[in-house]
Amino acid sequence: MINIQKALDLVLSQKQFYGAEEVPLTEAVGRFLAEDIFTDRDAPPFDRVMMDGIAIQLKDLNDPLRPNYPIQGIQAAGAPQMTLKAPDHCLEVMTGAILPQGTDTVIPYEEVEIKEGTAYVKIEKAIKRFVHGQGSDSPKGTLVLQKGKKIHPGDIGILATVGKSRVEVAKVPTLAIISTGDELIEIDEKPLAHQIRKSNVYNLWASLLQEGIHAERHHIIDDQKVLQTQLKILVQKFDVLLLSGGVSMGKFDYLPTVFENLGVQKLFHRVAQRPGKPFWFGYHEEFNTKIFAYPGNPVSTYVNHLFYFKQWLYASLGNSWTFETKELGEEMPGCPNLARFISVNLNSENGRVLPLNHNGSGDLFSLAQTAGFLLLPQREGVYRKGERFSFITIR
Ligand SMILES: Nc1nc2c(c(=O)[nH]1)N[C@H]1C(S)=C(S)[C@@H](COP(=O)(O)OP(=O)(O)OC[C@H]3O[C@@H](n4cnc5c(N)ncnc54)[C@H](O)[C@@H]3O)O[C@H]1N2
Ligand code: MOO
Ligand SMILES: [Mg+2]
Repeated sequence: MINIQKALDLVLSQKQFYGAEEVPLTEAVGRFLAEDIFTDRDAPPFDRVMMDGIAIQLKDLNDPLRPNYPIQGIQAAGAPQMTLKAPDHCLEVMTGAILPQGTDTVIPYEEVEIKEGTAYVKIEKAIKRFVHGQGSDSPKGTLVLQKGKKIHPGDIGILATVGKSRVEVAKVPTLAIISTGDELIEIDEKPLAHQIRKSNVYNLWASLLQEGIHAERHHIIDDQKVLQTQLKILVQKFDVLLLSGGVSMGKFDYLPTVFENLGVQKLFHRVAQRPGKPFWFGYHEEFNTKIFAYPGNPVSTYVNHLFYFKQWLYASLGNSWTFETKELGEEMPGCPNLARFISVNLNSENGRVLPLNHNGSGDLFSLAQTAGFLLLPQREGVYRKGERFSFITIR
């Protein structure tokens, strides 16, 4: 049995670039950039008025203001730049307008009173210029979004402002999620006493959807022949297969044998970790298919998916999935044989985490109570109170 680091290294050794494609900006959120994005103009592109008010010429901010300024006209946002003709006059200006030629300072409406075409100033000195200088955010040609970045809603605004109506993003692999097990029925069926509704496939499907991947769902019964026939087709058809169940020691846990018969290269089976120990991982060389076969218990499936698959996916798409760390809220005895993913709750007062009481990896409902999993490495000594460990959030 290998340890968790070795298992992760083997999974990451199979990272794969699936090429790039262009998508409309409106479909780019959640995808991974496959190009660097630069500003195509200065940002802001002109000296931008920051307050509604009047624009005047005031060479030195310390100089006293005039008591009043006759109004020459109005500079609206979206109108070409005007020019102040006389230096002791002013132009009314609107937020977002280009600053008129010959002016350098804006006095907000709150500080003036306008009567019969003249602005009477209520203050003696200007507060500040209230001008957002051309190029002061980023000059033209600045790298603003880097290749590999996962596109967030804020990035969509950036892409829009630099004129990217179409964006190069990394192609995602084609993916099938396959549940195995004769006890599993569809969610809209009425379970008999010995049956349960399948949940893992939906859990995984939803997790992939959050990464912009629309996976197909399949189910195969616990029959070696049927498994072999159907998996043979799926191995050829998809880039990645995610399976749950059928990888432990049971009489009907056929997957390891079936994979072997199908010529799938095993990289490991069983990792020194709890939960999720019987995890099986490999690839089919000819069809270039990666196979993640998760142990069937719901928490085991999910933990392995979040830890291994997600890191593999992000690496494949030119990014890297990193974990935040959290402080453990109480001392715990060490575990010399296994690394552990413990379900934890967050103490909102001190930001530390405490183990959640639950009934092990089959306790699906514990996922509703937990904030995430804390990764406690294999170790002889204790895990100290206040010590930091990787934390996998599920919120
Ligand atoms: N003798 C041993 N028995 C078991 C071992 C072991 O080392 N020696 N490992 C245990 C561990 S740990 C786990 S985890 C499970 C893994 O089992 P399998 O991957 O073979 O999965 P199944 O036997 O098919 O099912 C286990 C459990 O999970 C439920 N399940 C499966 N798929 C789904 C699904 N899509 N949705 C919801 N629930 C699912 C299934 O009904 C079973 O209850 O083996 C232990 N045994
Ligand atoms: O490792 Mo199993 O995944 O403990 O339930
Ligand atoms: Mg089993």
